[in-house]
Amino acid sequence: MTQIKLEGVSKAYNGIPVVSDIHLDIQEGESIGIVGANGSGKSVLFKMLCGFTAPDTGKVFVRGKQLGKDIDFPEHVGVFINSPGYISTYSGYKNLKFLADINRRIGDAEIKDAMRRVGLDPELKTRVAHYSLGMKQKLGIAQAIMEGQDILVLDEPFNALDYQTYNDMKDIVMKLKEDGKTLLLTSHNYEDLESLCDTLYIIQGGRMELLTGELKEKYFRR
Ligand SMILES: Nc1ncnc2c1ncn2[C@@H]1O[C@H](COP(=O)(O)OP(=O)(O)OP(=O)(O)O)[C@@H](O)[C@H]1O
Repeated sequence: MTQIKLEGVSKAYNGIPVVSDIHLDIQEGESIGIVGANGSGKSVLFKMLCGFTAPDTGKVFVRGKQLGKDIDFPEHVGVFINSPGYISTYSGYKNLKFLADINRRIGDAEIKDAMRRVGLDPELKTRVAHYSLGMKQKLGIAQAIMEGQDILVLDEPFNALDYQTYNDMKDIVMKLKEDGKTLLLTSHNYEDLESLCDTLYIIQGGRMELLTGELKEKYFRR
């Protein structure tokens, strides 16, 4: 079953095209990786998939529902963005509880389960202000999965982590893949994408194309 479909999606800021005429079809359980230079439009593309920003032209469908027409925000999509903002005086659990109470789909058990799945102790009273970067990243993943979302959009989940936390995060994302989640990932590291993704794409000059063969060699040789 198609989980995400983009039809001729384009977006410009201040008259400058960021992404142009993007077509994409992602099936259930597929994991795709997107690479591209800084500022190439990966995050803008992800924001359009999540309903955070609308394309200028083209259509975005999540499980057959068009964003901005049938629904505003897709229900089944969990989002991880780099350095997510949290209420710094709250514990990790309290932050997730605060967010969960907005949708009212889940209770304490699901929040605690999501935290344990990423290796965080839900009983920990430490305020997020005192969390390490790695703990914040894990909290971000817990947030993305806590409502049972089965499409996960993960924007640079491995960025700037120490070796141990990096390995933990790789294991967490690999487990999500094994659980059959549909994954969309960005990373600047080829090994991460190669091990986790079925298909790789590159965005350059606003266009998205399959990253294979020579293009792959050229991109990662830098
Ligand atoms: N809200 C906005 N207003 C104006 N310009 C924006 C906005 N959001 C993104 N852009 C521009 O769109 C372009 C693409 O940005 P985007 O964040 O998608 O890049 P990226 O590929 O995710 O980069 P990185 O690898 O550095 O995270 C950049 O030139 C950025 O300045």
